[in-house]
Amino acid sequence: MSNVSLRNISKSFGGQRVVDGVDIEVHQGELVTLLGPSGCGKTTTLRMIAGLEDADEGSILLGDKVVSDPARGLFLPPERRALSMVFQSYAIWPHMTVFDNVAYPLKVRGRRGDDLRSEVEAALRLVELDALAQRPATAVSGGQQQRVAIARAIVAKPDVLLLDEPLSNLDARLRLKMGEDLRSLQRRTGITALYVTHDQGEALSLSDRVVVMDKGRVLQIGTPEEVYFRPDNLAVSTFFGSPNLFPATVEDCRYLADGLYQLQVRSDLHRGRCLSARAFSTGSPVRVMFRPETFSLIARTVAIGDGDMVFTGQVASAWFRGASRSLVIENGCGRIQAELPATQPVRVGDSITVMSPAEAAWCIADGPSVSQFPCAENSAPFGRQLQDSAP
Ligand SMILES: Nc1ncnc2c1ncn2[C@@H]1O[C@H](COP(=O)(O)OP(=O)(O)OP(=O)(O)O)[C@@H](O)[C@H]1O
Repeated sequence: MSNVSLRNISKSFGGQRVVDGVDIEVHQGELVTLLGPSGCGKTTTLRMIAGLEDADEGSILLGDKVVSDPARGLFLPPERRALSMVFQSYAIWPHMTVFDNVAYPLKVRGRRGDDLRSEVEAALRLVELDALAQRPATAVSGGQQQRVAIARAIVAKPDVLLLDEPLSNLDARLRLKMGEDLRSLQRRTGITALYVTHDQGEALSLSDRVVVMDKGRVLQIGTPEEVYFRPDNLAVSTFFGSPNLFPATVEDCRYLADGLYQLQVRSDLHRGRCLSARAFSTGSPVRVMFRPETFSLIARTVAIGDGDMVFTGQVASAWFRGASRSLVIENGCGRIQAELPATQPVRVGDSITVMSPAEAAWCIADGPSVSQFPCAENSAPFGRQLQDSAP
């Protein structure tokens, strides 16, 4: 059973639709992230689930209980929904100790004495703050304040935890550590969580599933691997990093298995196989996506698999990134972006050959949202160049 169900939810502010027909099902024990650019409606969606904002249309269910359905005049206030929320600002009460902050939600429910104490201590142990229980809440670090906010959110054992950019006030290093801690706490407690962020890395590393949103709509819902390597459309593909998106034409399409199709495509850069989540008719214009990190440096004499993407050219730019080196490689007809291990000593001006396997190629319907590939008008078949020039 889903723990949170959003069915066709919409919301407008001053005539502007900021959430537009959103459908999301979050299952028991899942951590689902709402990811999208600033202003795309993530926080408004979370606030409607919390009951801090009323939806204009659609229904919201927590478990099998309808908590919002404007068509039926139904709206349950936040205190009658079994959930709690962690805000970006933490909203810690500065005049209270760490213990009293965490105890507060239980006190308003009438809990007192040993019962209250043992519940609060258990929550503080979970976030490893038991040693700081009697400190004033303002006398702990930013990361510890964030943990106070999480302990306070989980102490009353809500069915659902809502987190709105809970790590964004922390520095990069602490953010990584707190994200991992938060995820392991969520797994241990089995609590269902909805997490809002505009940070792609955070969404990909922490979530069971990611909801990619833009302009109030859901673009795709999938596992981190699906939204990254198998985007439904160009908008999702370009939301994560800078993929290579080669214009191509479909030559053949057949159903493979598990909702996947195998296509034979021809682009100016190569002729090869790629996978897709949908069928295309012969002659359809498509985009073939290769993520930069799927390329590896190869010797010119290496044997090439049928349909692999091979590119020989000169390194036009090389950016050292610590773990990797971001390259732009050009030849007379076009350019690709490749991300190689930094241990490979590639320099600007080097002539190199890189290869990405056919299995890494993903086919997306063509669309107007990305600029045209610079080599689109050139028909030189230099995907075969490697074999032609190999000794
Ligand atoms: N109470 C409000 N009154 C009017 N407009 C609002 C209100 N709350 C949000 N908006 C507008 O609704 C749109 C969506 O806002 P929302 O906060 O949901 O976006 P978001 O994706 O969470 O953005 P961010 O990542 O910047 O927090 C924005 O254009 C915002 O200005």
